[in-house]
This record gives sequence, structure tokens and C-alpha cells, in this order.
Amino acid sequence: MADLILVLNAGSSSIKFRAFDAGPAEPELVLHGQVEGLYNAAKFSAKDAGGALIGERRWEPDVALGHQEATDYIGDFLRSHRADHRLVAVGHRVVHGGVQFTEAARVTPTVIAALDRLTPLAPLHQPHNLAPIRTLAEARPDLPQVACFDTAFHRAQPEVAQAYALPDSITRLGVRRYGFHGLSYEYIASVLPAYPELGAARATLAAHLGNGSSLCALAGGRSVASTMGFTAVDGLPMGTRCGNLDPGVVLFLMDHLKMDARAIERLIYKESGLLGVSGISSDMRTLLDSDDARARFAVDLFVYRIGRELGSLAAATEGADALVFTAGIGEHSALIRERVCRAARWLGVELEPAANAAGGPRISTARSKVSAWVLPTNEELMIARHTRAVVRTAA
Ligand SMILES: Nc1ncnc2c1ncn2[C@@H]1O[C@H](COP(=O)(O)OP(=O)(O)O)[C@@H](O)[C@H]1O
Ligand SMILES: CC(=O)OP(=O)(O)O
Ligand SMILES: [Mg+2]
Repeated sequence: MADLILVLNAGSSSIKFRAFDAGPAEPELVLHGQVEGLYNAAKFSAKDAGGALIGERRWEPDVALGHQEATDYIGDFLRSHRADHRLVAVGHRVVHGGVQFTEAARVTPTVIAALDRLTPLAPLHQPHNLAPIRTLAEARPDLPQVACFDTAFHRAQPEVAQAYALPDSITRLGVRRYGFHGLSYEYIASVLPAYPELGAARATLAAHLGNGSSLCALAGGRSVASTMGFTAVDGLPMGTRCGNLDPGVVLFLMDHLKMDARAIERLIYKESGLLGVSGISSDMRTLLDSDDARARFAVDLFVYRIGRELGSLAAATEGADALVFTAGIGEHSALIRERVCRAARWLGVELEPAANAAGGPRISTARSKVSAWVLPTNEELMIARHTRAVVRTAA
């Protein structure tokens, strides 16, 4: 009977799950799946380790399937596929770890309470990360659960990269740049040495482009700077989030439109980004398939902002040797990669179109000064590694 680690990764538009055999040196995949397109046209699929489909279901858009229903569906599916395994731990992606959590932590009632206090800083994620933790803690108090944080990897950034130019009294309240998608970047940093060119790179710019999008500069296996800040609404425009915004806009919304905090929260987290600009969809596939000028402009703005922020990160690392694309858009859209590489031509990126169309891993020409890559992320494997380490340390 194999010892199983279950990993749950609740993103803003998807819940991904993976079950790993905890025995081998590197946790070994047993089955995986996801519900994607939450609050939209949701779709469930699950595959075994060999990639064979073992479950599939679609919901019509008018159902607007949410995180809770998706988690319940996944729970039912897993119970009916338990097979010959013993569940030994559950690892969760938790988006915000604040100042307190600089590494993965075993879940206790005190940890849950501390993480709950961070909910206002990650309203699209934290409640959905904590809900299954609470449900499981009640149903299976004996089962070890481990919280793995999107913020933890960035805590190694230099102090100047983490600070806002605010009075110390405010900074001391924890108002600082945290950065997110850290599990994804930590995984990417862990695979760079497998590619000699990337292993030798002094600095790599990684682009996690999904429903939530950010960039991170990596050097020496660490995060040096990232586009996200105090919350995951900062930086690049995203599916429904606005990204960088002059704080003066918030004051304007309060003074002139009499919007309160909740109304502004809804606007900047749920009604902006690709959805707000296009008025059509938050889904990159829909926008790329559309002939509508507003869809085109939303994509133009997305690419333009990535280009600008790549420049900012390259300044933080005084030049970069490689550019890595990952996550939903980064892994699957050759067109967005091509457009981003064009925006980064000045940095020394020269795209090889055939390699890009084929999905990489290397998508730049042999003479490209800065090499470009597609590396699929694996936040779930990173979570499984942390979960096992925490459980073993405690044992
Ligand atoms: N083939 C594709 N072309 C363009 N965009 C894609 C493609 N496949 C997935 N995406 C986009 O990836 C995004 C979801 O990314 P993902 O990393 O799974 O999201 P999450 O942030 O919820 O984890 C969506 O905007 C989706 O449209
Ligand atoms: C932090 C974040 O934006 O996560 P996701 O991309 O999964 O929404
Ligand atoms: Mg994600």
C-alpha cells in the first residue's frame, strides 16, 4: 500500500489537484486533475500517471461553478478513486503567508487563525485556500496538513526590493511587497540546472502568465524581484485584476464616485484586467479568437505591460541571460510568447518561430543573446516536496 500525499492548488480560476506516492526520493505522480474555468464554463478532467483520462465533466456557463462546489466534486472523485493507497498528508497552496510565514508550515488551529487574518490581502484566493483546510481539519483531525505559501520564496529578496517608500510605522504593520506565484518560481528555479544554458545563467526572468500573471527575476536560485506587491492585484494586468495602478486613482474613486473599499476591491480584483478592458472575457483563448477591437486592445495592453515590466526586472538584475515562460498562457499560447519576445528584442531575445510553435523547451535562435524558454510549472510537485519535508521533520 503506497503512502499518498494529496496536493490542492486553488487558483483564482481553477483548482488543481495531484496525488503523489510519497515513498520515492522525488514524490511520484499517481493521478492528477483540475477544475478550470471556475465561474465561467467550468470543466473537470483527471488523468492517471500515464496520462490516460480517468474522469471528465463540463458545466454550462450559467451554472457558474465556484470553488466550494469544485472542491466537493474533487473530493467525491478522489474518494471513488482511492484504490490501494493510504493518505498520509495533504499539502495546500496558500497564497498569502504575510510576514510570519517564511516557509511551509504544519496546519494547526493557530496557523489557520493567522492565515485567516490575511484574507483581506488575497480576497480571490485565501478564502478558497482555507476552506478545504478547515473542512479536512474537522473531518480528519489526525491527518497532517501543510500550508505552502506563494509568498515564502520571495522573502529572500533584498530589503529594497521588498520595501515601499512609506513611513516606518506603516511598514512595521507588514505593508511591504510580498510577491506571489512563489511556488511556481521556486519550482522553475529548481529545474533551471537541468538545462546547461539555464544552469549557467546569472539572471533569468521568469514570466508566470496565467489567470493571475506576474514576472520574477531569479538569480542564484533565488527570487531577486517580482512584479506583485502587498497583494496579488499589483503588477501586470491579469484575467480580472488591473495590475499597477496609481494610488491616486483609488482616491479619485473614493472622492468622486463615492466608492467604498468593497466596491473598489470588486473593481480592481474582479472587473478589471483582460475582462474589464475587453468587456468580453477574462479568458485569453476567447480574446485571441475574437475579432473585436476591444479584445485586441486588451491583449495589446497585456503584452505592452509585460514588455515594460521585463525592463524593470532586467534593471534589478543588471541584465538577464534568459527568459522563461510558464503557466496557462505562457505554456500554451505561442502567439503571446511571440509578441512578448518581440517586446523584449531590445534585451537581446531572438525568437525561433518553429521552436516556439512546437512549444519549446528552447524557443530562441542559437545566436540569441538572451535565450527564451517554455518550462511547464509544477506548483503541485513543489507543494508535495515541502509537505513531505515538513511532515518528516515533525515525525
Ligand atoms: N492554448 C491557450 N492559449 C491561450 N491562453 C491559454 C491557452 N490555454 C490556457 N490559456 C489561458 O491560461 C489562463 C489560465 O491559466 P492558469 O495558469 O491555469 O490559471 P490559474 O491562475 O487559475 O492557475 C486562462 O487565461 C486561459 O485562457
Ligand atoms: C497569486 C495568483 O495570482 O494566483 P493565480 O494565478 O493562481 O490566480
Ligand atoms: Mg495559478
